[in-house]
Formats: sequence, structure tokens, C-alpha cells
Amino acid sequence: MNHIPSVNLKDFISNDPVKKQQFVDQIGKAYEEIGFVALKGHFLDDQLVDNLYNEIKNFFELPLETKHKYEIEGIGGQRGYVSFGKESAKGKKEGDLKEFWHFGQYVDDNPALAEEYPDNVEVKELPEFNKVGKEAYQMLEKTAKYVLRALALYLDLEETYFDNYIHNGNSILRPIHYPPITQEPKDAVRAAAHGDINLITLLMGAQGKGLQVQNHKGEWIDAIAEPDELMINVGDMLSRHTNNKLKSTIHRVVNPPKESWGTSRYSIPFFMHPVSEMKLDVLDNCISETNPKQFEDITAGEFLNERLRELGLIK
Ligand SMILES: O=C(O)CCC(=O)C(=O)O
Ligand SMILES: [Fe+2]
Repeated sequence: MNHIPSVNLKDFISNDPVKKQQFVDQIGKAYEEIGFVALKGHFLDDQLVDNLYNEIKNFFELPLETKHKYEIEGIGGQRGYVSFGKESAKGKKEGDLKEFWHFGQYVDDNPALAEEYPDNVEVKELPEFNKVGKEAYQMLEKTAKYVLRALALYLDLEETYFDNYIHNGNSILRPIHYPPITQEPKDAVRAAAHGDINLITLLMGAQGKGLQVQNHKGEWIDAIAEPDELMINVGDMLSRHTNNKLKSTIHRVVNPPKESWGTSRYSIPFFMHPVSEMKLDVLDNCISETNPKQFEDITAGEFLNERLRELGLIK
């Protein structure tokens, strides 16, 4: 496969059972082969998308000393600002050429969990920043819930199988700024090759060149979305849970050609996580003689901690 298939979530949400089943089959097949789809018909409207880009551009343009105020020690970068070069892909020593922000879950019906998650960080200089971030978070979460319902059906589970695991899940909205490149980057890239940690990722901002996905032949293919599409991929948690029936595909963000070094890239992934207690143990119906169990039993919380350590975000 040398392109990313496109699907429309409206087909799934429609009351037409034929269209609904077609969506399930299309996304399931795409995730068994390339692990990515471009998705139309999501719940983000244009105004919200514009507002979010404005807010995050304004944030990243703040003076470094202001941004540093929002870099919180001791929480593995799980909320607030993470400065340039701090995160490196698993197994790589050079930091990625990016800075980013993390919005986390908004819990209002479970005091114990509200206590467990770090608080979201308020940006004082930008009065609309947190409101817009929260709205985008919740619309992406809603979109992800339907995508997971389709995948549950594809996996012969109850349609609402994931609903309880993702309610109040430990998901993260990560606006990323890849600044202009000002000196020879040597081995450093905007985002080195990696697989995502979480269940699924919904990515805003894949409209320009930069994001590349490795197909099963090992070739890098460009992943470019239409203006109204989100790029949505399988992460390692879902790949483990399905015994790699659904593929968490390695992807990267390459540096632009030298004549475009002066331009920034902004992208905004939403990493859909379940609650920490969810068991990622391989589903029985994904084990067979030809595909024996490939992964040890582990919870989502344990798996996340293991990976944050490998990324250099916790010690
Ligand atoms: O910036 C992008 O387009 C992709 C970023 C990404 O893959 C990630 O943050 O996991
Ligand atoms: Fe990624």
C-alpha cells in the first residue's frame, strides 16, 4: 500500500446499516494493512480549528521565559509546556526538533481520579487558550469514541466495549511547534521514527508535507490529509490488545528541504488513552494457531510509565 485510505465517520453515525458496516470494514482493513486512515466527518468545526491554531501560535510566540513558567517539574511533562529538544524517540539520543504543550483530561464526576491526574495548567497571558483547548479536547475525544466503536465491531466485540475504558481516560491533546531550522540539524529531525503509545491518535495538521509512514515493505510514504480530514492511526496499546491484528505503524516527521527551513510546522495530535487500570492483555479472539499470543499482560498505566521512561520524560 502506498497511500493512506480515506473514510467518512458520517457513514458510521448514519442510520444506514449498509454504510455503517462499510465504514467498519474500511477502517478495519486499513488498520490491518497500514495502520492509518484520513477521516472526514469528525466533530471539529472550522471555527474551532481556526481558534485553536490561533491560540497555540500565540502561545509558542510568547517569550521563552514566559513559556518556561509553564514547564512543571515532576509530572513527566504530562501537563503544560515541554521545551525544545527535551523529548527524544525511543532508542534515539538526539532530541526531536520540537516544543509542545499538553492538555489533559477534564474530570468532573470522579473525585478520586481528578486527584490522581495532574491539573491542567492555565496560561495567564492568553485568556481564551484554556477554553479553546478544552473544547477541542472534548470534540476529539468524542470523535475517537466513535472510531473505537467501529473498531470494536470489527473485532467482534460489543460496540460499546471501549466506552467505559475511555470515559475519563488519560488522553492528551498535544499542540506541537516545530520551529524554523536555523543551523545544520545533523542527525536531529522534527520527529524521529516512532510508534505512538496510546490506543489511537487523531492528528490535526497533516495537510502539508512532513509526516511519513512506513509501509509493510519498509518504504516511507507521505501521509497528507485533505483540509477537512484528521489523520488517525493505531497506537501500541491497541496493537498489543489485538495481538498486532491492528497495526501501530512507525511514522516520523522529516525536516523540510533547506529552502523551507525558515518555516514553522504546527501539528496537534490527540493521543487517546484509556484509564490506567485497563488491561491491555491480548484479546482471546485475536489469538490463533497462526498468530500465537505475542505480548505479556500489562495495564495501560504500567505500559505508559515504561514508555515515558524510554522517552526521557520521567526518570
Ligand atoms: O507532527 C506530526 O505530524 C506528527 C507528530 C507525531 O507523530 C507525534 O507527536 O506522535
Ligand atoms: Fe506519532
